[in-house]
Amino acid sequence: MKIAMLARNANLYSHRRLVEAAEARGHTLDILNTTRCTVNIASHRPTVSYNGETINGFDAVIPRIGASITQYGLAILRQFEMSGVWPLNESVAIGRSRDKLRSMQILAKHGLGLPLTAYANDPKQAEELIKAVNGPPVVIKLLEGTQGIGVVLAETMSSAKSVIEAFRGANVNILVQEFIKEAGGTDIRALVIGGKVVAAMKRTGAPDDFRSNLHRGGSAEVIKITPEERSTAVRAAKRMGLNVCGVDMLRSNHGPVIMEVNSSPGLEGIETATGKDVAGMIIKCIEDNARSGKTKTKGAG
Ligand SMILES: Nc1ncnc2c1ncn2[C@@H]1O[C@H](COP(=O)(O)OP(=O)(O)OP(=O)(O)O)[C@@H](O)[C@H]1O
Ligand SMILES: [Mg+2]
Ligand SMILES: [Mg+2]
Repeated sequence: MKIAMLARNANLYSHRRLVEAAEARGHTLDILNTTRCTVNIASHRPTVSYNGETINGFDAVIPRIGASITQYGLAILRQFEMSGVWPLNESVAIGRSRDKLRSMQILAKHGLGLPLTAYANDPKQAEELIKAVNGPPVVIKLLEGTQGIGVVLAETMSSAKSVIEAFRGANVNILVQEFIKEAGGTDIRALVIGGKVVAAMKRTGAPDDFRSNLHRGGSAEVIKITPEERSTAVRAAKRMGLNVCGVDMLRSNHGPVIMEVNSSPGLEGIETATGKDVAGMIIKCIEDNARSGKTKTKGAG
């Protein structure tokens, strides 16, 4: 097969591994710098150009769109879908997953466990928000944050109120969440490919941090997840419409609660912790599913 990957940095571990895995299985994988792709909307046949030349002949596209260029990257991916190229994850599904509030609304609608979460636009309602999630303490997070940046633990009413007011003053959208203390600074990342959990790891934050993100100095190890955690991850992936994703959960007193679903999960942490060939499994998922013209929405929605 001829596979394209929308990515900006060819040297990232995840991207290098996907190229390696594709080639090992007899395919070609071309990395296209997302920001150098352009769409040609005027033509009858929707096309994508790269460095000024129309590209075609790809059987599948792997979107690895950075959070800072979500809108542009999704426009390019939609154009691939419209031209009949099978996307590993669809643009519509990625769009949902990039908005934490929207994701949580979808997951809640289907009865999946979530931390108590509140959202409001008006900082005057700060106290109400904090009480709505049985705090303080509360966790306050940016709606479109990533790598743990913009996730704050506020332990008292006054600190929670000032953090909420500061974020709102800076005109950014935030969620206020129940603090799952019993998780003890540890979260679980379950990697779902094609409706199955293929690998899982436990991430523990640096000793002085409640956030377990590897980018914030956390460490990862392999973990055996419970059947309830497994089915939670699989159902979340299904409801979000993602073929490949990382489902992040906390172990709460009332069972697994989902923090978020990542549509471009990093491979380094999970492959190192579990010793599994996750990149190879992603390429296999493409082999099993990619069919020309079978792009589900074909750009709709
Ligand atoms: N409600 C909560 N209770 C306890 N700990 C939490 C809560 N929410 C987040 N955390 C901790 O903070 C970390 C970062 O939170 P979250 O994953 O929501 O942010 P992010 O910036 O989107 O990170 P990512 O890079 O994984 O996308 C989590 O991995 C978890 O360890
Ligand atoms: Mg995130
Ligand atoms: Mg996270």
